[in-house]
Amino acid sequence: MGDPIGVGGFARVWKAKRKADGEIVALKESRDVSLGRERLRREIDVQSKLAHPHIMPILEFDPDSRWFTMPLAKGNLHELRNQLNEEDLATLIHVISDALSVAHEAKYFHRDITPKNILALENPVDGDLRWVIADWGLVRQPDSQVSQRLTKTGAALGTYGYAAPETWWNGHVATAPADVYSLGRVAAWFICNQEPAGNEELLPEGPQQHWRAFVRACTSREIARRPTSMAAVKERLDAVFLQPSVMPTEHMRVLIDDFIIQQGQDLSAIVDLALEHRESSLLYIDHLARIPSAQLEVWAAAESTNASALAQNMARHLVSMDWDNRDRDYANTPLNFVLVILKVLLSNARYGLGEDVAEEYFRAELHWNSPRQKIRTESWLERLDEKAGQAMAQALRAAGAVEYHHQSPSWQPRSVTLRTALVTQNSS
Ligand SMILES: Nc1ncnc2c1ncn2[C@@H]1O[C@H](COP(=O)(O)OP(=O)(O)OP(=O)(O)O)[C@@H](O)[C@H]1O
Repeated sequence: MGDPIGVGGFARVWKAKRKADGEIVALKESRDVSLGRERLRREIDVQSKLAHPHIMPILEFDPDSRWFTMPLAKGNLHELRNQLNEEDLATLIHVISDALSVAHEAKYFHRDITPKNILALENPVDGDLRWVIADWGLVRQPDSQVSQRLTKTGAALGTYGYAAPETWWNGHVATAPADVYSLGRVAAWFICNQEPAGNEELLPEGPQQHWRAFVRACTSREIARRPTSMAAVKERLDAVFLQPSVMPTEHMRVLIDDFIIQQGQDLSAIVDLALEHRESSLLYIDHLARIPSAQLEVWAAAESTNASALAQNMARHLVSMDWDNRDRDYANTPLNFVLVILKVLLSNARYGLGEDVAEEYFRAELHWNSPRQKIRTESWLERLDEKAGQAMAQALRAAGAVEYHHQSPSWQPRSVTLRTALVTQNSS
């Protein structure tokens, strides 16, 4: 029989000739362990159900799950790495994301995406490679179909360096974001030419810098910072190649236009770009400020620290930038961007962050002296409770904006501190 072409922890893979037509295929055979048999059963089951051009198909299988056959691959991504360039990587991520998206919709999560589990099938006519995801033995199945767990609850699954941190303690909780993480680590391994270790950050640098934001987002330790779906991974991938050729402001314009047209939910690419280009007034004032308030509110509630940083920066640009020929009324848009974030921070009791933002906001408001914005601010100040009112009174003082918001005694802010600070005692 010769040597196997591959040996894994649970199975051996052999080259075999199919009796019926002489076709050369790959035969995967479980090693003599019952867990190996169960994993093979799972692979046969899932890979037969998930028929997709980028998921390894099952050709024939043993009803007792001792073996199955599949098309013979030219090799895996690990072996073929040196023949590929970054465009090949992008194509691969694109198609693998499509395949994972179909699996995720059916509630199957692979949980072991690594360079060795992505195989290349070669088209015999033109030699083109078709990438497929193999080794679905660790897949998490829809709850109703789980027959037997392959590891104890509380045990980690996946491969060191590629498995998402949340799967380390209990692999059974891993869902779509774990596959996003592993795919990001595959990209990091490919671009940096280095094996990822544990959950140590591995980010592209120098000439490969344009991959950095993509890898950073996908491999974030915090699940909420990763792209929320495989479709969002593909959007981030498109941005990799947009970046080097366009100015950051132009890039931001495109991202914001797309976000508004598609009524998007995922702001992470936009936020990363804004955090990387804090110095660019145009990027903030002309583009970032256009994020619709409803989506901005949801994001600011989830990411208070970044929201506070963006809002402070927006307010500073409002004070320092040269307005050129812009309509003065347009200043209400970036002012309102800051106010929306400020409101969210206070309503989530983030008083410290809120105070930092408020100081910059009140300075910007004073600078612009816009009657419309003043009304908005005051009707909001009026409703604040005591704790938020105290924080805002501090910020108003620090910004030198107490006088600007002075009101007649008939104005009754709910917070006593604000009332004392803002209501002019001697007016009639
Ligand atoms: N269809 C195929 N054609 C060619 N080589 C293959 C094919 N399927 C698997 N291999 C190779 O065989 C090796 C072992 O296969 P596989 O990883 O599926 O086994 P496993 O025991 O399930 O592995 P693991 O321990 O990683 O879970 C891999 O390195 C892979 O590259």
